[in-house]
Amino acid sequence: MNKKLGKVKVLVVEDSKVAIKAISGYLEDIGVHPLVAESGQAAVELYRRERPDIVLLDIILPDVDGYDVARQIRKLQGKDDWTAIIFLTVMSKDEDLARGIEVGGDDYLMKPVGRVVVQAKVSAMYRLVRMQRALVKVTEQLNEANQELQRLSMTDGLTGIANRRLFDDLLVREWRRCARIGKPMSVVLLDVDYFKKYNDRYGHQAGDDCLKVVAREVAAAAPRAGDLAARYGGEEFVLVLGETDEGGARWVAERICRHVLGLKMMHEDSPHDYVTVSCGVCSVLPSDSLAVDKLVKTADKALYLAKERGRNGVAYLGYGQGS
Ligand SMILES: Nc1nc2c(ncn2[C@@H]2O[C@H](COP(=O)(O)OP(=O)(O)OP(=O)(O)O)[C@@H](O)[C@H]2O)c(=O)[nH]1
Repeated sequence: MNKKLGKVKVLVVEDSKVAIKAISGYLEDIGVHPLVAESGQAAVELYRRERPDIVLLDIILPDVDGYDVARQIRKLQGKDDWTAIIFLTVMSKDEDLARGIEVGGDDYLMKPVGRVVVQAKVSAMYRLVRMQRALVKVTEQLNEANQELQRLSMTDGLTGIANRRLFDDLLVREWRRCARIGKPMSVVLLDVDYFKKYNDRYGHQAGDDCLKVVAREVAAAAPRAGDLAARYGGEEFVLVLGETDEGGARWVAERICRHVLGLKMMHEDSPHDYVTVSCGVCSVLPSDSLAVDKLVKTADKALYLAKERGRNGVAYLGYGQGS
């Protein structure tokens, strides 16, 4: 007796007591104790309760026909409990067999069925069931791994917020969305002040920790659906603010400056005594005749201006200004 087959759940759907007895006997010889249903309705009920691995399904039943039962089973079946359906049939026309496969059958056996054929078919089908289920599991694991990879490919490794790639992606999408709905959008570029000196005095590890703290503040400033906070590179961060005009963007940027200063992270080589950030802001009403790149370039110029004005502050330039 095949040990593995002892665990197989087989449902025999058949209204002839003689056939049930014969098929059950063949199955028991290989260690399988079948479930038995004598009508289509009973078969569907048993399927729902027991989730068998294999169904041996007579086509002609006293209530509904086997095709209908197969259809109902396929509807009930979840993605990870695939069941093999083998039709038992006296019909031998090609169209009947094709119809069985079409409604969800996997194979058929001609009645009257013999011992060797039933046993061999059940063994082979169980192998298929196991392979199919293993495939579903592997596919799920692959999907999860892919999602994780996708997430990692869009996340900055140090700070855990969005990276430049995701920013590039979402910036364009937000530009198009705001253009469509006729609303302004803004970009805020932020840079940690005197960060080279911070690294030099406190070490690179402390510099990394400082960037993580600043990243949290930047992320907290972008809670709305059309907002994105990302690490732009090095000690620079960027905010995309959808449906936000100059006033709103300035407000967000000034609040970040206040919050970062309020954290009171010592920076003895800064005239402000603590870690601070500078922000460049640009807002625009997006349209086909304007370019999204120019919005970011202008915010960068505004950032330069904020640095020139003494840092720890916000500078604004209108789209295309400062060139
Ligand atoms: N610790 C750490 N330092 C970084 C990282 N990325 C960039 N830096 C450092 O950030 C510093 C940026 O220096 P600068 O571009 O001269 O700017 P700054 O010293 O902040 O001066 P201002 O921007 O003009 O206020 C460099 O020393 C980089 O090495 C990082 O991931 N971790």
